[in-house]
Amino acid sequence: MVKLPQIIMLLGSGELGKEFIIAAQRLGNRTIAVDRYPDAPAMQVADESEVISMLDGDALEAIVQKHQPDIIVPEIEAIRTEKLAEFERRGIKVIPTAKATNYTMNRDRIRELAATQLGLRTARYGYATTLEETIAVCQKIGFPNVIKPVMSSSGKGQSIVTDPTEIERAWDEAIAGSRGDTQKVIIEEFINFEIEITLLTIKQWKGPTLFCDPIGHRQERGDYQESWQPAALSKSQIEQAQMIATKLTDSLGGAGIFGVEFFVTSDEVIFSELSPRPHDTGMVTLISQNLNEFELHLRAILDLPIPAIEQFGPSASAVILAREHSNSIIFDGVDDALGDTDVDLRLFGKPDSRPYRRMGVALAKGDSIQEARLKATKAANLVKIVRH
Ligand SMILES: Nc1ncnc2c1ncn2[C@@H]1O[C@H](COP(=O)(O)OP(=O)(O)OP(=O)(O)O)[C@@H](O)[C@H]1O
Ligand SMILES: NCC(=O)N[C@@H]1O[C@H](COP(=O)([O-])[O-])[C@@H](O)[C@H]1O
Ligand SMILES: [Mg+2]
Repeated sequence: MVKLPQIIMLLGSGELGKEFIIAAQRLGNRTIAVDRYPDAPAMQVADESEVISMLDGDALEAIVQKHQPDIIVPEIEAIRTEKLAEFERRGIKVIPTAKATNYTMNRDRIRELAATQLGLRTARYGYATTLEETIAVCQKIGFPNVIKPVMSSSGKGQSIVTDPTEIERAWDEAIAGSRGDTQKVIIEEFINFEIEITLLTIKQWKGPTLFCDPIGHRQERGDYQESWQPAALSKSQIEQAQMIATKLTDSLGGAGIFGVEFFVTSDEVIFSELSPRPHDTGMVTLISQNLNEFELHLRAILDLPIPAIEQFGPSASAVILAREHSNSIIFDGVDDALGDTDVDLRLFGKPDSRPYRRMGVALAKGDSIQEARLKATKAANLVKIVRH
């Protein structure tokens, strides 16, 4: 028997956390939203909030002592994951598992699990901790390649390197964009994919692993710009992706939704990386499914049934990005954007902006993927972030 309410502590309180808290609140749970800055999106809808550095083990200990959560739900990667392992040993549920948060915080750990332990196809890769090593690995991998810090997300510190003259700049950017003090980069073969997708994979405590229809997406600067569902994949490509996602999520264990990212070429489905939590490109499910990725995450975590995942047809999302630094955010054009049928918006309520910070997302349904993408992009472009 599942007993509600549960006390749920969310570590990371951005746009993804906000929708998760809304789902948790709707089923009557008690929620605590945590992030490094006050008034973060999820804090605006949670019962309580805490502002701490989630990389600080003592600060995590203090808020866990104070709130005594039943469940800890990580929403970002940058968390002191050793501390999560300790909480797990003490009987608090860490979603999906402390191991999964540790593996995915470090690109090298999840890559070793996928490529070495499970033998899955990934881009060819190597690691380096100095500029000299980076040059040597680039020679081995060839050009173009992609250089990324092992610890970063949303494309931070990532560059495509087309020839040897660009290596030094890419190394400098990777080190500058690296989270924490690790000076380690991964150099990956550039995959010239036809499409890249996220396969939302729902791992349940008891029931079978479930999948959403694949989500196609387009990225710029390593960050998502638009996504759509269903992505046009063959039956065999979907089966390959599902098989790979099952192997990975079985190995990480626990319960919850995972965003498993793939590059799809004409003859291969290549694993890229995964998030053990809702995925930014999965925001399209806010309009495209009967249960969105946040509700699915919650149901899986709470061991509630997921009788059916219904997909409503061609749907898309497009991001609304800030252009400049500001701490007084005013959106203009919302009325124009919402004038179309089957168009919706989420404006996240982030208290300040910086160039390229994601401030909102437009959602749309259409008769075709092309129409849904056009509608979402049009709505996103109609929303302007203006000066006070
Ligand atoms: N080896 C590669 N070949 C081709 N494109 C790549 C490669 N690696 C990364 N990219 C491009 O850069 C994007 C971001 O890369 P990746 O997902 O590894 O970064 P990230 O920082 O973890 O992003 P996020 O946290 O938003 O998922 C990919 O979605 C893809 O478009
Ligand atoms: N690709 C990961 C991702 O999309 N994460 C989402 O962005 C927020 C951080 O946004 P911010 O940098 O604008 O604070 C995170 O809290 C999460 O919701
Ligand atoms: Mg990614």
